[in-house]
Amino acid sequence: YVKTVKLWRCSNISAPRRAPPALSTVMLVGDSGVGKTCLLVRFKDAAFLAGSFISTVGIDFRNKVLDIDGVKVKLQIWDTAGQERFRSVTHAYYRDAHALLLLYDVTNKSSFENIRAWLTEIHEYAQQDVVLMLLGNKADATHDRVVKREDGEKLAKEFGVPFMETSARTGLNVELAFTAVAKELKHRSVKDPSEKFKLQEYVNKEMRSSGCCRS
Ligand SMILES: Nc1nc2c(ncn2[C@@H]2O[C@H](COP(=O)(O)OP(=O)(O)OP(=O)(O)O)[C@@H](O)[C@H]2O)c(=O)[nH]1
Repeated sequence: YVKTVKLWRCSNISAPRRAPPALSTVMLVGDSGVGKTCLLVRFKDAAFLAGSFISTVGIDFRNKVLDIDGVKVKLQIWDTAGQERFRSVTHAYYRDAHALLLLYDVTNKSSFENIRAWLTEIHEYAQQDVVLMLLGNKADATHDRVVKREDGEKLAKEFGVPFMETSARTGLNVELAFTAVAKELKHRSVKDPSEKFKLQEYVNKEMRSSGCCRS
C-alpha cells in the first residue's frame, strides 16, 4: 500500500513483473533514503518527488526506451526497497538484472560506508558480468554534504567500478547514468570485438563536454 502511494504520486504503476528477454533490466540499489525512487522518477518523468519521504515496499519498476546510436534499447528499471526488512525480496531479483546502479547519499555518511556491504551482496547474488555503476546522489545538497566526491572516486577505483555524482533534484547526470549503462549493454550485445566501449571513459568525456563535475 505504501509503495503504491509513493509511486502514484507521479503516475499509475502496476505490480512489478520479471522482464521479458527483449528488455535490459537495470536495478537501483542502496540504503533507504539515498534517492532511488527520485532518480527513477527524474529519469522517466523529468520530475522530482519533493516533500515527505515514503519508503518503497518490496520492488517496483518502470520502462523506458532509449535511442543509443540509432538503436532502440528498452530498459526496465527496478526500484528496490533500501530497508533491511525487504532485503530478501531484493536478493531474488539480482540474478535477473543486467545492470545495477548502486547509490549512496553524499549527505549521509553511513549510506556511503554501507557501499562495501552492498558490493559484497552484489558479488554474492548478481550475475558475474553485471554492468555496475556507483552513484553519489544528492550532489545538489552542498551545505549538507559529508562525503567528498574524491572519496566516492577512491572507493569506486578500489573496486574497479565506474562512478559519478548525480542529483535527482536538479537532474545532474541522471540521463547520463542510464544512457551510459544502456550503451554498455548495447555494446556487449554487439558481436564485433573491435567495438570496445569503456564506461568510465565515456562518462568522463560526457561530463567534461557538459562542463560538469570534473577538472
Ligand atoms: N536534495 C536532494 N534530495 C533528494 C534527492 N533525491 C532524493 N532526495 C530526497 O531524499 C528522500 C528519499 O528519496 P527516495 O527516492 O524516496 O529514496 P529511496 O532510496 O527510494 O528510499 P527507499 O524507498 O526507502 O529505499 C526524499 O525526501 C527525497 O525528496 C536529491 O538528488 N537531492
